[in-house]
Amino acid sequence: MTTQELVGQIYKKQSFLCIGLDVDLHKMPKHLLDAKDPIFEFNKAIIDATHHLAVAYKPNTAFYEAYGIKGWQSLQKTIQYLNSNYPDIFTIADAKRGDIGNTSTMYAKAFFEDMEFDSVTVAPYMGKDSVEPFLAFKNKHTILLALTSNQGAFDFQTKEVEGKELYKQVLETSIAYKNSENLMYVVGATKAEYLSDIRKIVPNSFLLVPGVGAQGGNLKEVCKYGLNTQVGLLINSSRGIIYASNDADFAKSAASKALELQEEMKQILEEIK
Ligand SMILES: O=C(O)c1cc(=O)[nH]c(=O)n1[C@@H]1O[C@H](COP(=O)(O)O)[C@@H](O)[C@H]1O
Repeated sequence: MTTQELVGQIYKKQSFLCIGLDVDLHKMPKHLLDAKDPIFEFNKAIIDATHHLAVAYKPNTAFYEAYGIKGWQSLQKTIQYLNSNYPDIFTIADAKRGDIGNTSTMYAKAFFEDMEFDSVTVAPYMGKDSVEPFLAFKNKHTILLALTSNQGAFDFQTKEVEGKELYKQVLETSIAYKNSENLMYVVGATKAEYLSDIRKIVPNSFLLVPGVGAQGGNLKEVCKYGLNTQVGLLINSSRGIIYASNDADFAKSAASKALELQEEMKQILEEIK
């Protein structure tokens, strides 16, 4: 999917919500555990109930890898289901990859070609030759970790290197990479106060913002500093939506939570019109 198509979907649905499919067998409704593929059945129900309220879905691969080959099969079925039934949805493989060049190319093939995701999250630590292989794929997006939502972000990302915080170095350096138009960045919702500085460096880039909901990030705060002329934000919530309840009506409860966020987003989009 191109960035323009994503922006079109955001205006059409009046939503820049991304729903995180971080599926945990211990948290899903018990009746689904009897299904042949409980993870896929859970995802399918959530997607069917929420697709009109969200523009993106983000399965975090850890939640699938943890179940071995069966988990990978559930992930594959989920992306195939999304691509066949809801082709206008932007898909994110949250895998946080990145390695020497030839290895990164294989990671990129896995998520862009084999699984046909629109994007993948990538760690910038190994630098240019570890990121550029992902950027070489046309109409695919590489979402680079810039300033993450967790406490550990202060260990390295906000530390100054040659007089400038590391996350700013990541932004400034990566915009000079080949095919950098295919870059987006992760900025945690819990770090909203950094967004005006971030927007000075990457005014036009899309930002994936996780941390709203279970981690306590605030949507309005993020929008105040993070919106750009093309909206430029994908706000992710995982646990706050998909585990809204664990009874038979779990998908309906998830849709109510998603609707709350979408209504807030709609209002914000109207305000900036
Ligand atoms: O790359 C991510 O998506 C990510 C980056 C970050 O800084 N913080 C963060 O929470 N995430 C992911 O976003 C999701 C957040 O989930 P909830 O806290 O349940 O909404 C998880 O899949 C995290 O791995």
